[in-house]
Amino acid sequence: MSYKIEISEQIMTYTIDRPEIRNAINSDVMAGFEELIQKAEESEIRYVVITATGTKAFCSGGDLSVFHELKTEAEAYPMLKRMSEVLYRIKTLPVPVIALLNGSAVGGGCEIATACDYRLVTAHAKCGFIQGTLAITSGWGGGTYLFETLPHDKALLMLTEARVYTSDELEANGWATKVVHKEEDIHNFFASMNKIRPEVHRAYKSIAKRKWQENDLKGRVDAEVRKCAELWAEDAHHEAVESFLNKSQNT
Ligand SMILES: CC[C@H](C(=O)O)C(=O)SCCNC(=O)CCNC(=O)[C@H](O)C(C)(C)COP(=O)(O)OP(=O)(O)OC[C@H]1O[C@@H](n2cnc3c(N)ncnc32)[C@H](O)[C@@H]1OP(=O)(O)O
Repeated sequence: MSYKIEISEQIMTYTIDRPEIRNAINSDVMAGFEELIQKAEESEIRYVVITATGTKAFCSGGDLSVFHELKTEAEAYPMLKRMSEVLYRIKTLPVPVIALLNGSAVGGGCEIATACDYRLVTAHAKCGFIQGTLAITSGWGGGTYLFETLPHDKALLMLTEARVYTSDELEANGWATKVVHKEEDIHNFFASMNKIRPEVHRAYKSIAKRKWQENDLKGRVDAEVRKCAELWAEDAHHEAVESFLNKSQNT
């Protein structure tokens, strides 16, 4: 199995479990997210946490060894659409969703983290929307969510620089809710959250959901997915992916 779903102390935790491939997302991990959402929507829980195995990577985005086989816009769109719906449902869960970044997040990994309400980033982690280096945009809704999360200039810079940021930079630009240096920092974050009744947390999430419904968040995500699928079909994208895969094979 490429993932784990566990519940402890009313916290439902989803762990991406593909450390050997830097926790890249494939269809099995997507199915795990769909299972998580179903369970979270049916359970009396306080929070959802999304994390991953190991310390090197939270998530390295789409599994290029699989998705490189998607060549045309029509072939790419269903995969992008499926994961965009996963992230939208994560975004709109009725409870706070915390991304616990155990390591680096790049590409779609940053999209997953940005779909969460909070991002606890370990000090050694480096994160970046590197999709631009593959000649595509974000394609799972993460660019749309970033514009919801950061001031316009900070969001646009993070997307168009297409580089990894250090945890200090992520704290400075506001993407990291908190940089965590030790387990106690994580414990303290939840201890602070636990001071407030779950009903209050849920009520504030419903206020956010109403804003997103009124400003057509879903429609904006769908437009992002369409644009990414269009760029996906270009030679520049396929050449960039092949370059990564060839580099990997030659090392
Ligand atoms: C809409 C979202 C969009 C999509 O495609 O769906 C994206 O997510 S675009 C972005 C896709 N992801 C990437 O381009 C990242 C590629 N990976 C890296 O840049 C690095 O692996 C990094 C920075 C995540 C970690 O670097 P590190 O030096 O720690 O590890 P290695 O590069 O040596 O990787 C170890 C091992 O894992 C394989 N690997 C890593 N990431 C992926 C991936 N995303 N897909 C497939 N395989 C991946 C890498 O090839 C190495 O394999 P090995 O056989 O051991 O050489």
